[in-house]
Amino acid sequence: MEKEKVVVGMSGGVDSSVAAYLLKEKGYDVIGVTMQIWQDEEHDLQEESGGCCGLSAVDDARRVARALDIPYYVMNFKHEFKENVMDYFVDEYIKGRTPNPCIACNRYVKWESLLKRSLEIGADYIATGHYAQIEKLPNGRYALKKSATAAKDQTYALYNLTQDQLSHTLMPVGEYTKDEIRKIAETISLRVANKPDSQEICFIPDNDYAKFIEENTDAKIEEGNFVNTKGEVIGRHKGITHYTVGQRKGLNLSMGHPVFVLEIRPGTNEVVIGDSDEVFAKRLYADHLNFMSVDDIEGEVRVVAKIRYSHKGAPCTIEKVDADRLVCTFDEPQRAITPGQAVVFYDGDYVLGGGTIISAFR
Ligand SMILES: Nc1ncnc2c1ncn2[C@@H]1O[C@H](COP(=O)(O)OP(=O)(O)OP(=O)(O)O)[C@@H](O)[C@H]1O
Repeated sequence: MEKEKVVVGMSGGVDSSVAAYLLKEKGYDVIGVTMQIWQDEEHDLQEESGGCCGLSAVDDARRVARALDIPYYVMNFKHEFKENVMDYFVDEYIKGRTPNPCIACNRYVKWESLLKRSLEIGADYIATGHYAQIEKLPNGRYALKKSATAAKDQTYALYNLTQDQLSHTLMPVGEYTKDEIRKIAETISLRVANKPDSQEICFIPDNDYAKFIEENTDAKIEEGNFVNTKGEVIGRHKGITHYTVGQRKGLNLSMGHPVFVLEIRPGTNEVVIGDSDEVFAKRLYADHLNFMSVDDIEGEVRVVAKIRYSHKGAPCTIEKVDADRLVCTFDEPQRAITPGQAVVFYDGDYVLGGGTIISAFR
């Protein structure tokens, strides 16, 4: 019988290297691919930041592929990445929202583009080193299940994958803890065993978002007013792209007590400031919905929602308000619900679905 063929996305890191090894052990015909997704020609910042597709990534991934004796290719996805991730990132900030570029990269680059090309070259699946598990449920749907280890679970960043994408995906690392993965890497003498995890946003040097946005837009980013919830002007801001909901640092306002960004209003170029208790909200609206463990919801449904990658999740009730919009009401107010970020709903360990936060209300 012919072996099933799988393309493993190799970033040169521990997780995807071990993923390739585990799949080979399981008897798959494994092909390693590194996607080149962005490159600063002058500085090779990917190299400096340890980003996921710099020269070191390619060198490391190629070395691992050689050690595992699997074919290895580098594929260029710079165009797809610029259009779907970098441009989206800049546009969202200009609109006063805080995007999550990793989610867009997963859905549109790592999956849509890589999967398409992999199927074209005869693969049955693509695989990554993400800490998440995929299960086919009794209702016939594919759903992501949290990884075996609470310490590292990446389901939040993957909630937007489609049924078709999930049905062609393997995530062999999800059933192990990070320590177990490092141990496997050591036993098979992978030189990447002690490489740190990738951090922050890979295409932004020194985490200077505002500078990156300014350099990548024709829109004029202008100073404007900080206002309080009564609409009174309390200071000047540097341009809305410098701020995100819940931010305290860098406001340069001396109010005698800590103050936070409550809201960003691109229409009037205002940033609304308030006290710590005002940054909590109980309800949010979300659109661009993607359901996973169910094909849709009817009436009120009890779930646990995560409003950002680092949020531990909070119990709430969700209900559709129209075809592509729902309202989510938390049992307890949540801090800094931020438009543009994803909200992901969990039914136990399974991702029920998620969407993009449009607005929050106290
Ligand atoms: N440039 C790339 N080319 C191919 N696949 C990639 C690339 N970047 C990331 N991936 C895939 O996406 C997965 C998750 O990426 P992330 O940046 O979160 O990596 P990580 O947790 O540091 O994992 P790793 O140890 O494999 O680098 C990786 O395990 C890998 O399979």
